[in-house]
Amino acid sequence: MNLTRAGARLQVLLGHLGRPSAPTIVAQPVSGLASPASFQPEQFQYTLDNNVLTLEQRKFYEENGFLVIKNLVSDDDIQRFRAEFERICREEVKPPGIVIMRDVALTKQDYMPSDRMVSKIQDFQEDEELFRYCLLPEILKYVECFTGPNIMALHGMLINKPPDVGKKTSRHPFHQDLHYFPIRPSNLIVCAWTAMEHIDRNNGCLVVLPGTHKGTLKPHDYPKWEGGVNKMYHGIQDYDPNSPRVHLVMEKGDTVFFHPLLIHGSGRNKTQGFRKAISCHFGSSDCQYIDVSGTSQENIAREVVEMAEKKYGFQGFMDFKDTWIFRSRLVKGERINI
Ligand SMILES: CC(C)CC(=O)SCCNC(=O)CCNC(=O)[C@H](O)C(C)(C)COP(=O)(O)OP(=O)(O)OC[C@H]1O[C@@H](n2cnc3c(N)ncnc32)[C@H](O)[C@@H]1OP(=O)(O)O
Ligand SMILES: Nc1ncnc2c1ncn2[C@@H]1O[C@H](COP(=O)(O)OP(=O)(O)OP(=O)(O)O)[C@@H](O)[C@H]1O
Ligand SMILES: O=C(O)CCC(=O)C(=O)O
Ligand SMILES: [Fe+2]
Ligand SMILES: [Mg+2]
Repeated sequence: MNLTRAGARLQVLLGHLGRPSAPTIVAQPVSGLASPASFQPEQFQYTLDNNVLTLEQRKFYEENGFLVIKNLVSDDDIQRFRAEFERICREEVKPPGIVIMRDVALTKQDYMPSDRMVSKIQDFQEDEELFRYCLLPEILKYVECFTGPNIMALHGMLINKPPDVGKKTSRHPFHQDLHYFPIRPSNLIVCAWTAMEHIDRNNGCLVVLPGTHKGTLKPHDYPKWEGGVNKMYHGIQDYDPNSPRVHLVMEKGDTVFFHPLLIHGSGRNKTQGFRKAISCHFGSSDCQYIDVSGTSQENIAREVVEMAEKKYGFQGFMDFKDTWIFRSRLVKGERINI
């Protein structure tokens, strides 16, 4: 049975009150004689009751903080996202609000409108063609397992990881996406990230530290990398270098859903191709904005507000929260708080 709206609300409310959500009793596979241990009620913290995830998938996400669904997005859709990305890079269309980023190693080169100059586009919520990604029923079906039925698309990105020019600037340092979001509770936020081609360690796959979603939000800052670091690519300073890493090798259309506290990054692109992925962060509209003053998120809040003031040309009227209000769009259910 699908999670009812009231059920999701209750779960959110209980979350706000700082209580664990109601225990969910799940039938355990029983082999041979049932021992009392087989009937222990199971507590799920990071997933909601739904009939989409198998028990095995649900337990995997609970334990690891991510879940890969193979072959979820069609070749046809990926081709359309690619074509639209190229149109945007060639400046044939200029969707309002879009941010076009270059790799920091290439910023001093003369700009030519070409997809070979672009490392990432962000904030494509006003581009109806790319925003289709955030509306795909096959994506939302899984998103709902984490957010419940009232779903906001918080932030879209198409990442075009460039060939590394030798300075390792194509890497994305280990980070937790929650650092960028003044939104809670974190368990009602999830990222969907879809490989637009075969991605492995050669072209810079996602690298995750399984289970780190169970920890807290860590302080982030620019890594001290000699070759330079891209704007806003904050990283965790004190992650455990011995913590086991999983390199996510993915095929075109495969999609990983991951928790915003999961520590992840991506390695350098050692190929000559531009490695492409499309992603969106989703959150329940039952979430709340938080004030990040006095927290480790103050540094990113300041940077984002400065950037937004520059982009929209007015100063002193916006806070971190407002920059997210601008960008988020309802994709399913009702808009409640955020
Ligand atoms: C969970 C999720 C939210 C996680 C993330 O998204 S992490 C990454 C987030 N990153 C961002 O949001 C970055 C947003 N980017 C931007 O706003 C822009 O691309 C900018 C970096 C400001 C550059 O834009 P724009 O001003 O149009 O470009 P310009 O070519 O005129 O450059 C202005 C000055 O910025 C420098 N710049 C451009 N691109 C980068 C870069 N990638 N890294 C570091 N510095 C950069 C550029 O060299 C120039 O500097 P000056 O020549 O003025 O000293
Ligand atoms: N000093 C660092 N601080 C933070 N993150 C780092 C640092 N060095 C590497 N990383 C991150 O580690 C992850 C992958 O590193 P890893 O060495 O496992 O693979 P790779 O760099 O993709 O491939 P290879 O090691 O084969 O060159 C990336 O997410 C990268 O951004
Ligand atoms: O390299 C990637 O595609 C991952 C990017 C990422 O984690 C992010 O932008 O938050
Ligand atoms: Fe990330
Ligand atoms: Mg490496």
